[in-house]
Amino acid sequence: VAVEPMTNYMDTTYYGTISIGTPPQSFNVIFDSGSSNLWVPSTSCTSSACSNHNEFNPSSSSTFQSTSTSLSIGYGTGSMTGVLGYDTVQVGGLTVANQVFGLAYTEADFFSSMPFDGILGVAYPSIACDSATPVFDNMWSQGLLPQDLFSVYLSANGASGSVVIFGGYETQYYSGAMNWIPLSAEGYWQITVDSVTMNGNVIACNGGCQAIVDTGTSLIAGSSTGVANIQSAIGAYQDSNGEYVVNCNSISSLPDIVFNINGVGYPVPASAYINQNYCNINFQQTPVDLWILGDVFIREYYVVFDRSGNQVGLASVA
Ligand SMILES: CCOC(=O)N[C@@H](CC(C)C)C(=O)N[C@@H](CC(C)C)C(=O)N[C@@H](CC1CCCCC1)[C@@H](O)[C@@H](O)CC(C)C
Repeated sequence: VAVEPMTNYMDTTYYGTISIGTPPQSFNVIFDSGSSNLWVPSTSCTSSACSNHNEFNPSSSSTFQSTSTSLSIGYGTGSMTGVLGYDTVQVGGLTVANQVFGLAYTEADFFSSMPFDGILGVAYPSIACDSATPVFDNMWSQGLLPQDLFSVYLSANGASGSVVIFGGYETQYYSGAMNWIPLSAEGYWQITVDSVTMNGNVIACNGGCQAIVDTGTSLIAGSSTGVANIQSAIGAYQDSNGEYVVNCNSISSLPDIVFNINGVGYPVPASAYINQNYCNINFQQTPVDLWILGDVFIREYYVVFDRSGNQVGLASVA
């Protein structure tokens, strides 16, 4: 297996180092299970978000191959445009040959303040812009992995130790059973949530809802009605600048919010769904018709993203 260590940046984003080209040029990238393209800033980029980040220089890579295919990607937060190229990519000690990736020519200003350079999407090829083959697909097709799956452990409270493990999952990261959940769609890592409950009462996702497991999203994002119900169920109120907050000393008495998935309850404690610094809530409204189980959820569970079984594995972190 290939272990890619990640830096935990303020519990809001996790990124690791990869390299592209010959000789290798290094970049910090997010391993985003909510998208499927790899891109990094390029030396041709005109945006300020590029000039304060590492930039790929194609002319200094002897293995680079250019294309005239333009690329444009929009995220919930941020966007980029550029062009596709091919080169050798090194991830977690693996060498992926002939990997297509985006060279960013413009980036949303949003990226200027981010600690990472680019994004490495690990969702399905079906949602890749320009149908560009994702890195993980090339890892598998080039025979670099023992199993057609990867796993993610995200540390809490800024601690080190976060990893993506390509080709396997390891017992050291979880305790109890690894529960398998079949995907409801293969694009995002999309699953069906049966309900969201608190004290056994359904407070959101009544009758079931669709959700994605998204390492590239900081919080848990839900439908507007669902989030509103959660806010009132936990007694959250809007503070002077519109943030939904709770009384800080209520955190210890607030009950778990439970995501019921495929017959198993996955509790998220108040210590996770409330931001301990400002006592604001770690839920936000989703911009798509999907719930998004982001890092707030993933920190509680070791996640296996299984392409061979088109399923997600969830187990309590050790
Ligand atoms: C307090 C709110 O925190 C954030 O908004 N954090 C950002 C990421 C942080 C690194 C700045 C976020 O969750 N972004 C989501 C926002 C969205 C849930 C409303 C997103 O676009 N995530 C990207 C990956 C992000 C893109 C910006 C750069 C970091 C990776 C991707 O997973 C989504 O496009 C998936 C889609 C179904 C929504």
